Amino acid sequence: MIEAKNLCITINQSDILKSLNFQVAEGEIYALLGGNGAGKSTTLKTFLGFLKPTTGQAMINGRAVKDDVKAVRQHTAYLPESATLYQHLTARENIHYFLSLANISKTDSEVDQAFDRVALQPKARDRHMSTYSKGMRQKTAIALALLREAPIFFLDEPTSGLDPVAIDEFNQLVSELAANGSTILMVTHDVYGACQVANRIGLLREGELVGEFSAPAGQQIETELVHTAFTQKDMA
Ligand SMILES: Nc1ncnc2c1ncn2[C@@H]1O[C@H](COP(=O)(O)OP(=O)(O)OP(=O)(O)O)[C@@H](O)[C@H]1O
Repeated sequence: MIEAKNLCITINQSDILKSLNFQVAEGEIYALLGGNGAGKSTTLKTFLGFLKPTTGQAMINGRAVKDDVKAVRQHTAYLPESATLYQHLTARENIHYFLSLANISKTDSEVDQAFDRVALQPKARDRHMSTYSKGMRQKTAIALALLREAPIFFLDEPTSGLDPVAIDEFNQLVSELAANGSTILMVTHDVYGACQVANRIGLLREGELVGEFSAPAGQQIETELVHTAFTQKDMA
């Protein structure tokens, strides 16, 4: 579903991603874990079609992203660290607006079903987004993705700034999405958050994947691997 194949990104003669290889299967939650500057955002930007690989490929459903960015975007949902929805519109108005941009029409009752799935309180649905917490904004963004029937999710630091209850709710929602067949790539520097929700974790250091392991929910990540991932080469 999602695949990095010898993916290299070089910017101004600096190698940002160095022959990255990983795969995320349908129904899987993969966390790309790394410190500041490891290359997490660069990886996401490449899969979103904002950056072209210098060499190698970022593939979605067997197709190179750079060859058909528009088609790929139709099948993907991107949740940036702060969901970019209109503050002066209600959650429901945002949903209808963004669906109309994609030429999708849904009834209010269908929108409510999506809000039910993400557990957005009924009384909040017709309130301006400016009154929303980050957790509520994320729920709205996921409801939108569900209505767009996007099967692939890219999540950027999804739990940063969320309180523990909102983190639990978010993790549960993401797990449900995966259980229903969605494919999820998240980037984060939150080791324990990644362990709680991901099926597999890739450790990224200075643009290189230095470790990859299965992480059933709640499993503790090996301390040594974390140390490796978060320590710069010249400091190790
Ligand atoms: N346009 C650019 N020009 C030059 N260097 C860049 C550019 N974009 C990213 N980099 C460099 O690439 C490296 C990886 O950056 P990236 O933003 O992907 O890291 P990150 O893992 O997302 O970090 P953070 O957790 O701090 O957001 C950094 O050293 C960064 O300075």
